[in-house]
Parts: sequence; C-alpha cells; structure tokens
Amino acid sequence: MTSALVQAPLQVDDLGVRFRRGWALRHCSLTLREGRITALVGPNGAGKSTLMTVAAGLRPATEGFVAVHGSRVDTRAIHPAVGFLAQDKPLYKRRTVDDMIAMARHLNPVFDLTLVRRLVTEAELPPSARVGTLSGGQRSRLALALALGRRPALLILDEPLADLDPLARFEMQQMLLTEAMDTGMTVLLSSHIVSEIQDSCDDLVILADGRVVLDGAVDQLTDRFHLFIGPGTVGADATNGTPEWLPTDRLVDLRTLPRQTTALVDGPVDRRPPGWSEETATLEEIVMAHLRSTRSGAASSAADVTVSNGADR
Ligand SMILES: Nc1ncnc2c1ncn2[C@@H]1O[C@H](COP(=O)(O)OP(=O)(O)OP(=O)(O)O)[C@@H](O)[C@H]1O
Repeated sequence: MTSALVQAPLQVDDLGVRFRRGWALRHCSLTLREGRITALVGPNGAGKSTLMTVAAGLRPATEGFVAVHGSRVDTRAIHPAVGFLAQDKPLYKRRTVDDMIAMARHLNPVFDLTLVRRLVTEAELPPSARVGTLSGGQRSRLALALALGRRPALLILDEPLADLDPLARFEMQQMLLTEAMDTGMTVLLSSHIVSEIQDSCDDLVILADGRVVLDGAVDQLTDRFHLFIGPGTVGADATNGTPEWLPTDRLVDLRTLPRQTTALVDGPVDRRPPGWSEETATLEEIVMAHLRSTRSGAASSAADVTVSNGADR
C-alpha cells in the first residue's frame, strides 16, 4: 500500500517497474534528505538506472509512486526541479559546444547561462569545438554543466564518473561538489566506485534485486556495523558453520576462508569468544558484505563459503 506524500527532495514509495521479462524494481522505497549527496550503489541489473529514469519522469511506475518536493512525478513533463544526466550523456556529436549551450538554453525555461559559460571555461572546453571531437571526460563535463544550468533542486546523475580517467574523475567530482555546496541542491548519483563515495557522498543507498537493502549516512555506517575476524577452516580452532555467538538476525555476511573467517554484524555483539577480534569495518567492506548477502547463489565452495542473511531487509 502506498503512503502519503512528504516534503522531501525525492520520495520513492513502494515503487514497482515491470518490463516484459519481469520486475526491475519491486517494493522499492526511499526518501532523500535535503541538500545531501546520496550515492546509489548496486550490482549490474539492480535497478539503479530504472529508478533514476522514473524519478526523472522518463518512465512510468507500474506500482507505487515517485514524488519530488511533494508533487508526484509523471511522464507528461519533466519536473522543473529535476536535472537528469543519463548514463550515455546524450549530446549531438556534430554540434559545437556553443550550439549545445544555445539548444539547452532554448529548451529550458530556467537556464543559468552565466553559470554554464563559467563551468565550460573552467573545463577549458573550446566553444567552437564539435562535441564529437571532445574526449569522454570533456563531454561529461559539458553534459554536467548543461544539467547544472537548469539550476535543479534535485540533480540525478547515472554513473557520471564512469569511463573517466582519474584526473577527469577528480575534476568532475570537484565541479559537482562545489556546485552542490554553493547551491544546496540535493544530488542522487549512481556509482560502482566505493572510494569515490567515501570522499564525496553524505548518504549511501544500496539497491539489490530492485529494492533498497541499506540506507544510511556514510559517516554513521562504520559505527553501526561491526566486523569480527576469527579462525578460518584450517587449524585446531577451525570455524565450521555459523558460530552460535553471532546473532543470526543481525548477521549481514559470514565469510569463511582457509586462514580466517570474517563476520559483519549490524549492531554490537555482547560476547566475543577468544580467538576472535573486532575491527572497524571500512565502507568498502560494508558495501561488499551487503552485495554478497543479496547475491543469489552466493559462493559456496569449500575454500570460500559465504553465509548471508541480508540483515537489513
Ligand atoms: N528497457 C528495458 N526493457 C526491458 N528490461 C529492462 C529495460 N531496462 C532495464 N531492464 C531490466 O531491468 C533490470 C534493471 O536494469 P537497470 O538498468 O535499471 O539496472 P542497473 O542497476 O542500472 O544496472 P547497471 O549497473 O548495469 O547499469 C535489469 O534486469 C534489466 O535487464
């Protein structure tokens, strides 16, 4: 059952999107917080792009709804508050940088030409260069500048940093962070690169099998999850199966290798037997554990056993 509209930059409520071959999203709910940068992470096919295109008003919901700042998104018109940059960054290759700016200005009732010109100059994009002659990184920066020109309150970026070299990634990231900080806009961006999320995002959402399996502030997740390390399958005190002291209802991931076993638990554990230590989980370990926990048919060879409960769901 769907619930009431709330005043949030983005409210996704029990969203379902069905394609001919099945559901891409099902019972997907999420609320973004104002002025924050949220990373949307998930394995290939998790439904990230589908969620973003529905939020941008480019694809209808089959079930549930998406709302932006309290008004429901539909496919008849792009919500004026939303800027969307798709994965393939559609730009006309034969047109020049200046042509693209003029077209964007013509198509958008709100368009900050001064901002776009400044961003394009900072990116050292020659105004007369045809888009087809620009590098991938330059094209990405042009597309981001045009999206920012709409002065969106909510900017949705589908893998904005994919295919960029480290320097171009850094520059794009800086451009985005500076604008987000200056304007207070809310950003939702999908990414596969966890190290970038740690540096640039406030919140993290993990999507798997079309639904949200983890949602939290990046700086709180490392306190929330506890990583335990103990003996592996080889040796006198070998770990076999799930140790009884681990709370199975909060155990996100148990990984038993020949030399060591690691367990990620949502919340603290009162009793830890000798031979086991507790360490601070990195964001990468938290993300990987959740991705493993949601992967169907998780690895289960004798050398690499993964027991996963998906404790967040
Ligand atoms: N136009 C479409 N027609 C049919 N099925 C689709 C379409 N778009 C996406 N899907 C299916 O929906 C599911 C989710 O795809 P989606 O592209 O949203 O995932 P994603 O998380 O963005 O993946 P990736 O990380 O690979 O970009 C997949 O099973 C995909 O095959």
